Amino acid sequence: MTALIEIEGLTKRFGGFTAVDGVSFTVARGEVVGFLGPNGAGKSTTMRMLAGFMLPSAGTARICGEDVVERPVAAKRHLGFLPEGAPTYPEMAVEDFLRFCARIRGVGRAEVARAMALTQLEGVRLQPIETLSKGFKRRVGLAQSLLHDPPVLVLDEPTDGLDPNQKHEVRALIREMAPQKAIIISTHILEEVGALCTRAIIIARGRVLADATPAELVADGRSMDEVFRELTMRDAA
Ligand SMILES: Nc1ncnc2c1ncn2[C@@H]1O[C@H](COP(=O)(O)OP(=O)(O)OP(=O)(O)O)[C@@H](O)[C@H]1O
Repeated sequence: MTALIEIEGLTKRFGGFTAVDGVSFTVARGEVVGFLGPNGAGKSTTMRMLAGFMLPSAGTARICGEDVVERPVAAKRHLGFLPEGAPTYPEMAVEDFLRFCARIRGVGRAEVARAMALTQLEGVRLQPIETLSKGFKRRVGLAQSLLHDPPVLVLDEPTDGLDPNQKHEVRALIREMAPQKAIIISTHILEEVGALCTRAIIIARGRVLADATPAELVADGRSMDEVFRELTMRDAA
């Protein structure tokens, strides 16, 4: 199986503080990797480096074989990234914003319509982003990440702020896309891992503490919640 995401020794230091400390893993097509960890564990920082939004202090990351630092444009062509928070340009209407992103991506109106349909945004397409609820804003970000139908998706808390129905829809969408793509999602919702992910990576203090299938993590009869607490609290002690 060829890995579409390859991370080796990825490290980020902010002054004397090491936020991400030698993280290594690969993700193949068909995998949905849940990236878990307590607040401040280094999930967003890892994802931002992988997406080429932040330079690593050490280590490498490749998307479809393209190094994100040495060949950023080529790497980004294969990547859809949903950052934390709401999309930029809050005063733009949903469809205008997506058309603007589509032009940058070199794709057309058909792709905008497809992304809006996938994320069920047609009903709010003329509404300024700043007037949308948190869940809808999240879906605009998700639509933006899907415009060019990339083989790699890096989604930072894709279901954050969504109501239970919307969470269900977004999980179904991720599941549907999964066979064709390599996907990483960060989440604080541990049930999401069992429901959606083929693998879970647990990190704390910037280090990988576990990398296994959800079934392997709970093989001894403990719940995902117990496994998470045991690993991350032992690390904090
Ligand atoms: N630009 C920055 N400058 C200094 N410190 C930073 C910067 N960005 C992140 N950090 C620190 O790095 C650590 C990891 O942050 P990060 O946002 O990656 O964690 P996270 O696992 O995504 O947390 P959360 O679950 O709260 O989103 C935190 O201690 C954070 O304060």
